[in-house]
Amino acid sequence: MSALSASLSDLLNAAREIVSQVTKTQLVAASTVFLVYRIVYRLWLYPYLFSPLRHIPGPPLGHPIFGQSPTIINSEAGIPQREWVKQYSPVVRNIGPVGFERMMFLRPEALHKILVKDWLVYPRPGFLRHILGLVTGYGLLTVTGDEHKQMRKAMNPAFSIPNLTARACILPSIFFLLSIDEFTVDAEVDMYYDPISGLVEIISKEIDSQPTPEEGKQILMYNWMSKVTLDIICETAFGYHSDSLHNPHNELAEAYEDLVNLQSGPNIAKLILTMLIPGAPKLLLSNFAYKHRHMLDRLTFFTSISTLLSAMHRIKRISSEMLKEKMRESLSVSDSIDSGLAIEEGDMELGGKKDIMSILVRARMREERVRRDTNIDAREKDADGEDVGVGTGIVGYRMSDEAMMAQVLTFLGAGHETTSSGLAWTLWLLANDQESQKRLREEVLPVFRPQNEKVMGRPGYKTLKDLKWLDCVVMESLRVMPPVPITIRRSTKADYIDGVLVPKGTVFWIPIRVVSTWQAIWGEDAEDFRPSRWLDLPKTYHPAFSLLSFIAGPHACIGKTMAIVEIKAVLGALIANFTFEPAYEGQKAKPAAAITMKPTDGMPLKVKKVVL
Ligand code: HEM
Repeated sequence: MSALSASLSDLLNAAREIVSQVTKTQLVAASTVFLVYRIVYRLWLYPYLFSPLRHIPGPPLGHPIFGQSPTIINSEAGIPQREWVKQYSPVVRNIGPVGFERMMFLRPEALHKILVKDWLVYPRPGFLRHILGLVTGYGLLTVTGDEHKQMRKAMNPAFSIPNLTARACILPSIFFLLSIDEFTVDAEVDMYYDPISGLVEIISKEIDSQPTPEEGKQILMYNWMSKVTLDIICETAFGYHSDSLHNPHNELAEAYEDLVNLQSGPNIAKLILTMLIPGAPKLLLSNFAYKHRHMLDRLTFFTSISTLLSAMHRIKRISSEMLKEKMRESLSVSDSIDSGLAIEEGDMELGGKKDIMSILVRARMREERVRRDTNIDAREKDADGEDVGVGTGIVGYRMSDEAMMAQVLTFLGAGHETTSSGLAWTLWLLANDQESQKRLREEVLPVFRPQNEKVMGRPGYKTLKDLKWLDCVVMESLRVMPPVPITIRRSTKADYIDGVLVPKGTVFWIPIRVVSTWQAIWGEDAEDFRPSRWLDLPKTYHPAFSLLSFIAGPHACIGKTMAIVEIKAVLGALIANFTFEPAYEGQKAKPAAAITMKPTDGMPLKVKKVVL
C-alpha cells in the first residue's frame, strides 16, 4: 500500500515537473492545435471520412463552413431539396452549417416510422421547439411525449368534426348584400361568414372606386387574406372580434404583420443560430430582453430579433386580455353553477359559446369540479411527495393557466399565417389557370349567390364538403404550394430507417413540399397545378404519406379540418364574386424561404367583379 502511494506521488511529481517546464506559449499553441483539429474534424473530416452516413447520396459539401445552407436560404422553400431527390435518390444526405448532417427520407415506410410508429423517438429538435415557443408559445406545437398526449387529448374535442359542423352550420342560409347600404346582418351571424362578407364588401368597394371599375383593380391579395384569416381565427378560437378588415391599425394585425414580414431565409438562420446559444431561449422570453431590446438594434445581426420581441410582446398582451375575458366568463358560469342556477354539465356552455377557447375553459372547469367533488388536490405530488404541478393525470388533464395562455398564442401563430398563405397561393394558381377558375365559379355560384346578382349564401360544412371541384382545387393548391413547406425532427436513438443506420442526434427534414410533388407518386406533371388529378388519383397515391401538407401521426395538424373548411368558405365567396388574373405580364411567384410560404410581395393580382 505504502509502495503504491509512493509511486503515485512520484508520478504526480513528474507531472508537475513537466507542467512547470511547459511555457505559456506552448500551452496556447497546444490548445490552438486542438481547436483547429476539432474544427477541421467537425467541418470536413467527420462528414467526409468518419460519418456512418457518408455513403448516402446527396449534394456536395457546398460552402466550407455553412455547407448547403446558403443555397437553401436563398432559394424558394423546398426547391433545392426537390432537385436533390431528382438527382440523387429518395434518401438524401446533405451538410448544413459546421458540418452537421441532415437526412431526408421520402418513402412511405420511412415516413411512417418517423412520424407515426416511433414518433416519440423522433421529436421536434430543441432549437425548433424554442423558435416555435417564442412565436407560438410553449403550447401543443412544442410539447412532446406524455405531456403532448394529454394536452392533445384535452384539445381534440374542440377541433372535432361535430364541433366544427355545429359551428359552420349554426346558421341556416343567411344572405348578405354586396352594397354596404343594403347590407343586412342576421342576428345569428356565422363565425366564418361575417369576416368573409366584410372582405367581399371591401374588395367590391375598392373596385367600384376606380375610374373604370369594369377594368378591375390591382389588389395585394395576401394582405387581405391575412386580415380575413386573423378575424376568423380570433372569432372561432376565442370569440374575439378583432375586425382587422375594417381597422387598418388593428394592433394585433399590425403586430402579426411585423412578425410575418420577418420571415426570410437569412432571418430564420439567425434565429436558429441564436437559439443554439445556451440560455438564449429563456432570455429572449424574459421581460428583461423585451425592455432592453433596443440595445439589439445597434447590432445589425440582431435587429430582426428586436422586432420579433416587440411584436411578440404586443401579441402576448392582447392574447392575455382575450384569455382573461374567457376566464371571467368561466367564473361567472361557475358561480351560477355553484348557486344552483345551472347545474347540468351541458349548461356549462359559457353562454352557448362554441369557440375553441370556451371549450377548453369548460373542459378545465369540469376537471376542477371532479377534483373538488372527489377531494383530489388539483396540485399533485410525485412518489417522493414533490409538488409536480397540475394535471399529471390522476383524474384527467387539467391545463395550467400558463398552458392555456400558450394555446392562445399557438392558435394565433399556427392557425393564421398558414391559412392566409394557403388562400393566397390558391388565388395565384387560379389566376394562372383560368380554365379551372371558370369551372370553380360555375360550381360555387349557385351556392354562394343563389338568388340574384347581389345576394350570396353561406354554405355550411356539409355543402362545402360536397362541392367536388372546390375540393379538388383546394387539395391541389395545398399539394403544390403547401403553406408549411418543410418541418424538422431529430433522432434520439440510433436505428435503421429505410435500410440506413441513422446515428442518434441526426436531424431529419420532413420534406413536405418534396413529397407532395414527387414524380414517383404524382407522375410526370407532379409539379403542375392540375386539380382534376384529385378526381382520379394515381395508384401510387398513399392516403397518409403522399400529401404531407398537414403531416401525419400524433403531431399532425390539429386544425386541418378547420383550415380546409375555412379556405373553402373564403375561396368560394371570392370566386363567386370576383375574377383573378396575374397583375402584370410575366409575374412570378415569390414565396419566402422560411417557416411558411408567405408571398414576399403581398401577391398583387388584378381583380374584377363578376357580372352575372
Ligand atoms: C392551411 C392551414 C394549415 C396548415 C398547412 C398547417 C400545417 C401544419 C403542419 C405541417 C403541422 C406539423 C408541424 C410539425 O409537426 O412540425 C401543424 C401542426 C399544428 N397545427 Fe396546423 N396547419 C394549418 C392550420 C392550422 C390551424 C387553423 C390551426 C388551429 C387553429 C392549427 C394548429 C396546429 C397545431 C396546434 C399544431 C401542432 C399539433 C401537434 O403537434 O399535436 N393549424 N400544422
